[in-house]
Amino acid sequence: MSRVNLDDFSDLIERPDSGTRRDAEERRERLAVPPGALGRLDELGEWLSAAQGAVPVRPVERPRVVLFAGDHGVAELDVSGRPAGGAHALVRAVLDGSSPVAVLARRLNVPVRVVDAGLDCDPELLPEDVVRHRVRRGSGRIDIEDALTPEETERAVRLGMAVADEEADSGTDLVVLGDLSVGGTTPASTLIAALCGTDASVVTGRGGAGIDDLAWMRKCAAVRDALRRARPVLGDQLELLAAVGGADIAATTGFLLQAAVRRMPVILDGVVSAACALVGQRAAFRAPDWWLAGQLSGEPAQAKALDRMALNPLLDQGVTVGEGTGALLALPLVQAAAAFAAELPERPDQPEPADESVVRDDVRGEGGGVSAK
Ligand SMILES: O=C(O)c1ccc[n+]([C@@H]2O[C@H](COP(=O)([O-])O)[C@@H](O)[C@H]2O)c1
Ligand SMILES: Cc1cc2nc[nH]c2cc1C
Repeated sequence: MSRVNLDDFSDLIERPDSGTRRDAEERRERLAVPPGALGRLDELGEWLSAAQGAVPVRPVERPRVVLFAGDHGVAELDVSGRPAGGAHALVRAVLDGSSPVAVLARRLNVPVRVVDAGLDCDPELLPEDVVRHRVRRGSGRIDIEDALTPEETERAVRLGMAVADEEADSGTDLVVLGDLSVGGTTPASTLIAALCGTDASVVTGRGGAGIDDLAWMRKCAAVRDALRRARPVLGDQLELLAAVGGADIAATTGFLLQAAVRRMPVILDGVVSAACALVGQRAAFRAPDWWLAGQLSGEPAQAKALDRMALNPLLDQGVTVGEGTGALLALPLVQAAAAFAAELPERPDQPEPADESVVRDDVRGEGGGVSAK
C-alpha cells in the first residue's frame, strides 16, 4: 500500500463550483422576498448550492452524524474532569440514546454513527461495528511521548478516509461531524496553538467537564510541554498528528480531507473538529470551502482556529458537551436555507405583461383579488 501523504490532497480537492454559485445568486435576486430579508441564510443556501453543484439547491435529505471516539493519555494528568480512559461511557450513552446528541438526533431524525478510533477499554464492552476499526488502545501522553507511531497515524488517517468514502458512497448528503473523548481538548488545543503560533495559556480552555483553576493550570502545562514536542515537526502534518494528535484526531483529519475530495459538505462541531480542520487546511488550502462551523463553543482555541479558516459559526450557544451536538443544532438552519432557496417563488416579471384588460380591471377594482371596491 502506498504511503499516505496529506499534501496530495491539495491537488485532489477542488473548490465548490463558482459558476453554480453565481447561478444561485442570480436566482436569489429574482425571488419575491427582498434582498437581505433572509439575512445570512441567503449565503448559506448559495454555499450549499455551490457544494452540490445544483441550482435550485437540493434539500438535505440524508444527513448523518459521524463521531470519532478515543481516549487520550494526557487525561492521566487530571486535565479533563472525567476519569482517564472513560470515553467508552460517553460512547455507551450515545448508543443507548441518553446523551445530548442522541436526544437531538432522535428529534431531528438523523442517524448517528460512532467509530472507535482509539478508545481505551475492553472491546467486548462495545458493539463489534463500533470497535472493529480501532487503531490502538488509547493515544500516548503527548506532553512526554508521541500520541501515535507513524504506522498508527497512517492507519488512523486511512480509517477516516474510508469512513468518508463509505458515507459518500451510501448517499449521505451532509455530515454532522463530532468527537467523543476524554482528554481530547488538550491535543486539539496543542495543535491549534502550534499551527497558529500562540501560547498555551491563550488556547487552553475548560474542556468538556468544566475543570477548576488547578486543573486548568495542569492543562496549560501539558499543552506547553506538548507544544515543545510539536514545533520541530510543524512542517509535516502526519508527523504533527503522530507527535501531539491522537487516533481519533488523525481519523477525523483524514475524514475531513476525503469528504472534501468527495464534495460532501460537513458541519464542524467544537474545538476538536476545528483542530482537525486546521491540520486539513495546512495540507489542502481549499478544503475549508467544504466546511461549515456549526457553533461557537467558547473554547478559546476553537475561536482561533475558525478565524484562521475564515469560518463564521452559525450559532453561538456555548455548548461544550461535544459529540457533535453544536454542529447538529445548526443542521435545521442549513435545511431552512436550502428550503428557502429552492421553494420561495420568483417575482413576477417586471414590467407587467402587456395585457391591458387585466391592468384596466385592476384599476377599476373589478379584477378580483384584493383591490378595494
Ligand atoms: O465543543 C467543544 O469545543 C468542546 C469543548 C470542550 C469539550 N468538548 C468535548 O469534551 C470531550 C473532551 O473534553 P476533555 O475536557 O476531556 O478534553 C470531548 O468529547 C469533546 O468533544 C467539546
Ligand atoms: C458563505 C459561506 C462561505 C464558506 N466558506 C467555507 N465555508 C463556508 C460556508 C458559508 C455559508
